Amino acid sequence: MSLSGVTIPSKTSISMLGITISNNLSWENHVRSIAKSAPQKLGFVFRARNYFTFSHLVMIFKAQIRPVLKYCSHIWSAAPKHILKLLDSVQKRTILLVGDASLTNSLTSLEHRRMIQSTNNEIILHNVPIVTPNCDIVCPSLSLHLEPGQHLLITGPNGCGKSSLFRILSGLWPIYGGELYTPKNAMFYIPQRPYMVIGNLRDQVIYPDTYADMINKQITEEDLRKIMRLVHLDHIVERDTFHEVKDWTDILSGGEKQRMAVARLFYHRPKYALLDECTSAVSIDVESHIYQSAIDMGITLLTITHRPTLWKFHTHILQFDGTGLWEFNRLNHISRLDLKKEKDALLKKEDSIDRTQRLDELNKLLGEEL
Ligand SMILES: Nc1ncnc2c1ncn2[C@@H]1O[C@H](COP(=O)(O)OP(=O)(O)OP(=O)(O)O)[C@@H](O)[C@H]1O
Repeated sequence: MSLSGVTIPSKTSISMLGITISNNLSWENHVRSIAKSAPQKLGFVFRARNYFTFSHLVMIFKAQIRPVLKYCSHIWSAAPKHILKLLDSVQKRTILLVGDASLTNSLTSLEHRRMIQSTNNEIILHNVPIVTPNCDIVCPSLSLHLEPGQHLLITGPNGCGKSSLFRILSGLWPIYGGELYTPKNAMFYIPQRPYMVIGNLRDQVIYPDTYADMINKQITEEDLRKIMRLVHLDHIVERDTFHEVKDWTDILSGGEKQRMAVARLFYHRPKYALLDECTSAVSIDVESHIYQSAIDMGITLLTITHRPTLWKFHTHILQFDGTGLWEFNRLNHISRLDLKKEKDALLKKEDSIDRTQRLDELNKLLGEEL
């Protein structure tokens, strides 16, 4: 192969952004290179071990070595088991080096991140911890069982792990314990700030499908037009047509980008939609139409939102308390709205005697900031 007259030599593997990709996609070279560099770092720690306490050693492992073992693991974790075992042995050596089980118990096995199994329809989490890439455990053990039609509202204070749960469910983050079962290719994650692709308006709606995929699915431009009407973006089709290539990140407003992401959801019609504050810049009436349309299409919703107007679209609630504890219940949106009204009224009544105590109770019941 040549480019402008210069021959490009063929290679069996290339390194890009810290990942070694080989031409047979075996990931063996990459995993072997991690299995070489991580023990080297561990060797330095071993030589300096007398200068540190046990908890310092664990901290150094978490900050310096475990990130090497996990970097982009969702890309290469399909490597053969016998190769991945090389990485698990690094962690086992660390546990021996630290030698204090009470400190190393929190280092859940690296093997677990590969244990996502598929179901036909349900989402099942059994004692799954929510662990961030820094190895912070935001929730030690979460268990859930969701079936199609059980629309889940997820609430809790900032930083309690709501978005992290979505990253785990969509496979972006590995799991480190328990069991996770999800239906294959059935999750569609929409973040608060969706990504616009280079291309025309049609490409924005069908992403990550190509035009050929759209034709294969027998979806027509008329179908896309209907979707755009549902998300109140038909004026953009009138203005720019489906075929004009533009810089959509710049052209569309925040609310329009969010509605475009919902148009993608309606195009793909997955079993489950993971909605992470994805309509926060959309007006409340349009947002309600969008949620109703999603339910009418048979999409089961898992929603993180701060808007009480969306509660009525959900049947269940998962409420994190911010300390790692959680509750999963059926949602009675009417009684929850009553509590919210009581809280808002109390916030205005500064002279009430029992105000602080009742506000604390209401915040706990609603799972809101204390
Ligand atoms: N990529 C990351 N690397 C390391 N830590 C992260 C990462 N993303 C999130 N965290 C940490 O994980 C914890 C949970 O974050 P998460 O985004 O899940 O919270 P949240 O409940 O969605 O919060 P909010 O309501 O503010 O959106 C936070 O302490 C956050 O700092």
